[in-house]
Amino acid sequence: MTRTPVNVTVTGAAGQIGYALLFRIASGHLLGPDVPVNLRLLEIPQGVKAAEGTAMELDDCAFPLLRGIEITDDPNVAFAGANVALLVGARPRTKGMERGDLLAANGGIFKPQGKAINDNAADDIKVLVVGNPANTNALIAQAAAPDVPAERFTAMTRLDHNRAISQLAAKTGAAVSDIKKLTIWGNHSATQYPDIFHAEIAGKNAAEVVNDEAWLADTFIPTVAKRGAAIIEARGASSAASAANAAIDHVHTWVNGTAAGDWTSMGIPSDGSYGVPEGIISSFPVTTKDGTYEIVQGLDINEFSRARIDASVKELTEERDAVRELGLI
Ligand SMILES: NC(=O)C1=CN([C@@H]2O[C@H](COP(=O)(O)OP(=O)(O)OC[C@H]3O[C@@H](n4cnc5c(N)ncnc54)[C@H](O)[C@@H]3O)[C@@H](O)[C@H]2O)C=CC1
Ligand SMILES: O=C([O-])CC(=O)C(=O)O
Repeated sequence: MTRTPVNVTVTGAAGQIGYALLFRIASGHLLGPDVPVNLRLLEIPQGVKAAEGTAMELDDCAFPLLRGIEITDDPNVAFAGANVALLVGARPRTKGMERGDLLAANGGIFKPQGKAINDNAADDIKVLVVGNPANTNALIAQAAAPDVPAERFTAMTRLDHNRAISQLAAKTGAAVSDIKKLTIWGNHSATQYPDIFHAEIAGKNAAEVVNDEAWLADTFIPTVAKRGAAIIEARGASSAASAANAAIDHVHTWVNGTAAGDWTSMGIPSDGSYGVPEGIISSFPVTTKDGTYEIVQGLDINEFSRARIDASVKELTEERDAVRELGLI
């Protein structure tokens, strides 16, 4: 095992998702079973002690791939030489908080972190934003990092993608592994659009297998889109292990590639494909190879899908306009 360790920075390391995520990164699930890692954990000063506790537990696992752990409250230290950055820490919406307040509070986190990535990260940095509102937080960080290629900033819709596959498998009795080419379009929010019109179940068109537009419109789409709220209602806390799992999946797929005959969903800066305004960070169907991704082109978008993609994209453009007005991008 002579490979140079990959530097992985995790923000919000002492939070719920951080606790579910760090052990899987250290055991090789993020990058592969033969890739050593250095962990850099960024927390706010009040979170540093808890992050130190998690680091003690990481030590106690004696993971062969874990070469070092550094804990800091300084973004410039946390992102120094970072190859992969998972931006999990964010300001949650609290009672009475307006959307503008939420965007402003998160701008105060993601703008300086974007600048610290710009100034300190490795040339091959790949960024995944998990902290909500993930798409627009990714846009804020990307705008603050003009020296980093814009496409390296991505937002997580893989949890939505995985949720949609699971719901479709339950409806049709298919195995999860038989479901391919599902797409999440738009924002990681209640407006997201999980699209099965191009999906396949054991090689057959998923929409034809389901053959039930009422189920699609009234059950499947709202169940996937509101799953985060349903988990909060049931668990009394937001999705953590499943969110961490999706973050692992997102980066693993980005680095290691999609399988032939399949694609995944990632929030990425739009290049204008499918009528999504250039620059906003929206979820698309993508294939990945050798650490890069490409939007799947040439899909026929029916009326049912078009209206739903447009609605989610409209929300994203409104978020972009709001953060522009706040001077965050
Ligand atoms: N994109 C997605 O699919 C999902 C996103 N999320 C989002 O992920 C985020 C984190 O969730 P949890 O871990 O459950 O929250 P949490 O509240 O348990 O942990 C957040 C951690 O971030 C830290 N933090 C806050 N500001 C920071 C900063 N400026 N720098 C470094 N650390 C900072 C806090 O001290 C805390 O330890 C939330 O915004 C949540 O809404 C959650 C589930 C799914
Ligand atoms: O709203 C939240 O914090 C949780 C979330 O994003 C999800 O579970 O999809």
